[in-house]
Amino acid sequence: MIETLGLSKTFRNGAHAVRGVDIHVGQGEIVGFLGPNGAGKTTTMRMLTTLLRPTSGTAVVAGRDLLREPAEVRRRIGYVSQGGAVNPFTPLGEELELQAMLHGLTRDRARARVREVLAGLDLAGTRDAIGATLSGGRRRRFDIAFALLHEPALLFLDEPTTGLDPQSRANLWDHVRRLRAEHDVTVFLTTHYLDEADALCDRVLIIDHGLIVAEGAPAELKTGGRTLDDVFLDITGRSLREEAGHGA
Ligand SMILES: Nc1ncnc2c1ncn2[C@@H]1O[C@H](COP(=O)(O)OP(=O)(O)OP(=O)(O)O)[C@@H](O)[C@H]1O
Repeated sequence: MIETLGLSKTFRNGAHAVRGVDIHVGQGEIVGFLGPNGAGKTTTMRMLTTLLRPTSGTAVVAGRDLLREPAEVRRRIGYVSQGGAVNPFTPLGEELELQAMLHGLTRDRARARVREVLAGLDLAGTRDAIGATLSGGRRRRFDIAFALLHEPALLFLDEPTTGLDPQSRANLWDHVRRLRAEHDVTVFLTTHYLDEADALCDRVLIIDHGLIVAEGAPAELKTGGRTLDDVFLDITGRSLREEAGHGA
């Protein structure tokens, strides 16, 4: 689902945000992308979602060449940014239908697709809700609903549970697992929470200073009775949680 070779990004100010990363994500995997602030996670994700042009390297995303066929890549992926897609004051069902029509669906088909997506995320009956009145967890699920309208094979989630309470986080993990189990959606997510990576991800990639410094299943990385926190500290010399500044 994702194959990159030497993907890198140097910004105009000379910042080497990503220094040549090789990423392999297989179909149906849930892969966590971890790293301290400024490590290069968002830059990598923006490149993989066609929002930022790499300086060098190659990538095939959802079966299409990232540089030569970006529109085809976009058709096959969903992206939930940190800020989310939910407008606080517009009825969300209406907004979702409009978005579905932008993806080329007729009004009837759009309505049916929105019903289907909302039901799949346990949001049935909330068509008239507005963002401002939603709890953090529901709001996040609406963000995901926007990204699923066009039935993407690959979903990118940028810090999906930041700011959620423990119960809402666990609920969101269940939904991500369900997407994979029921729709074979591949998921690539960034997180600052090592417990999230541990509980949800088949594999994690750890990036530091623009380079992948470790990867593997959480259980493979946690050798010798170490937690993922210990592993992270050993590799980078820093604590992910302290860097993130929002606890875990
Ligand atoms: N538009 C830009 N112009 C110049 N430098 C940038 C730009 N965007 C990011 N950078 C730099 O690139 C590096 C990687 O940033 P990036 O946002 O990808 O990190 P991150 O791992 O997502 O961090 P965070 O966890 O804080 O979101 C940082 O040093 C950052 O300052």
